[in-house]
Amino acid sequence: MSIAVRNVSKKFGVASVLDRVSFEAKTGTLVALLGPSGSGKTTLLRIIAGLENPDSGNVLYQDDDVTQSSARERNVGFVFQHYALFRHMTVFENVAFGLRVRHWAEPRIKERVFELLKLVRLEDLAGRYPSQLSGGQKQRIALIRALAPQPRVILLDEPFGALDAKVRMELRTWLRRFHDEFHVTSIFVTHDQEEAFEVADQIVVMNQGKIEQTGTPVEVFEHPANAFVMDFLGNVNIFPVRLQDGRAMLGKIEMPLPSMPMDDSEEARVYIRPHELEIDRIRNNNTCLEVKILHINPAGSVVKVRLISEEYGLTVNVDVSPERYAALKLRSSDMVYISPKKARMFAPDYTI
Ligand SMILES: Nc1ncnc2c1ncn2[C@@H]1O[C@H](COP(=O)(O)OP(=O)(O)OP(=O)(O)O)[C@@H](O)[C@H]1O
Repeated sequence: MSIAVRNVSKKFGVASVLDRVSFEAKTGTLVALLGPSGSGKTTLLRIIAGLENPDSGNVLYQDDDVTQSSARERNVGFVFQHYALFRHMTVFENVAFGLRVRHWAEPRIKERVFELLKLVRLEDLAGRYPSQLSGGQKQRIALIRALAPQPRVILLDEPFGALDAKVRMELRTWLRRFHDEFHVTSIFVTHDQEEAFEVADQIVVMNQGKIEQTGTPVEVFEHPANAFVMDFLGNVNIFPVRLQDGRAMLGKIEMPLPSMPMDDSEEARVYIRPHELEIDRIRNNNTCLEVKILHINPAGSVVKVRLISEEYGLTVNVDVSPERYAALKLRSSDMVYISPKKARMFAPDYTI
């Protein structure tokens, strides 16, 4: 079942929290609402769930306008950051809860609960209480509890926010697996771009109550609509440039821009991601900038090199492959050259 949000606005007092927000989650997709703290993600999720009323606009489940329907009538499953398992109930009873409310017959309840417990490999813990589970186990139970009554939609609010990095990774894999297995349309809130990229089919990037961009992870990462999206989705180097005759110049160095979104003006900024810069020992073309290596972090799948251009007073981050790092024999304090493979500039209504 698809979910559409049309022109939804919401104020708390005089503060506008959502401003004419529209997007669609297609049937069976997993959509991430991604944005910084306070951007309105939770409020939007609560409006989709029926836990909050919008001041204007509509929420549609498939072709039904559910804006006036209660959360219960919408038949959605929820998973929140803080487990929200019933403390006085066993794992079995927690998962069974939504089925009892819907008057499922006892044998069917048992079958369904154990089917789901097996799926998350926690069938041996059916008799335990939440206080006897780890954080990751609690969240797996919260996930299957939400899925148990076969909801049309699953809504998750920072579901893995309180867990450590390794457990978060594991649970992301579970979430994706569940999603693929049950084909439930799912919307989840996160401020973690890595999490969104790893599990979502579509990403809705939010900022100050507005949607900045909607697209697949590749679309928003490779083709950010503006400087905010570019900066929010990963590290970025910002180069102050002068615009002259349709070219962006850092001193005598021309930036490789595919198109110029701005007319000539005195100053502008060019955005380049760390993996879009190359390091060389020798100057090889006119887009090379001489820099000194400040710091090298070789731990991880890419080597992170921090450099400084003393001429322009600019600090620059570059990611290189371990092979390239070894071939160049880079060391702190070495003088090297960097050149951009790709650069972007945005129309000036966004500033970071
Ligand atoms: N019930 C409320 N009453 C008044 N203001 C609220 C209420 N709920 C949220 N807000 C305000 O609305 C804004 C958006 O909050 P919201 O929780 O939707 O953002 P968020 O993007 O989910 O943030 P976070 O990632 O920190 O949870 C914030 O400024 C918040 O203080």
